[in-house]
Amino acid sequence: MTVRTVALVAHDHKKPELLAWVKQHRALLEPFKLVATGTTGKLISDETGLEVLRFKSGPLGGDQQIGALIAENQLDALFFFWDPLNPAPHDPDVKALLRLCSVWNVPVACTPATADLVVTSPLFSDTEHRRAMPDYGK
Ligand SMILES: O=C(CO)COP(=O)(O)O
Repeated sequence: MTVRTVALVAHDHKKPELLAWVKQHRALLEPFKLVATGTTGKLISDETGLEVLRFKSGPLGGDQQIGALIAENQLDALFFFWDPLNPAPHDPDVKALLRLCSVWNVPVACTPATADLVVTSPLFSDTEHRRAMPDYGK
């Protein structure tokens, strides 16, 4: 069986929302390899016991590390609860990560409401779904 990878990221004011969301949908997330930016990943693994591969903290390059996974076609979905009310010093990295999701047709959910829809979709556990990659003629 193909192990599929899901990334979890939240800005500081959104971390409680993401943690609550992960707890609510734990059973649906458990079959996946979970990756996260540093502080988000530590919070989730500490609070849920889920195994989470942690990259650097977002402002130190973690968003870009997740972007690199996307560019290598190794990410199947991104749950990124970014903060619309507080500026982030690494806003260019945030935009770059969201941009790569569009470039590579990676499902990305930025709010709990959208995340609910994505994680409960039959397509979420369909291993063929992500095969529909854009063809950029490479
Ligand atoms: O800043 C982030 C995403 O842009 C998240 O980083 P942390 O998980 O390290 O807080």
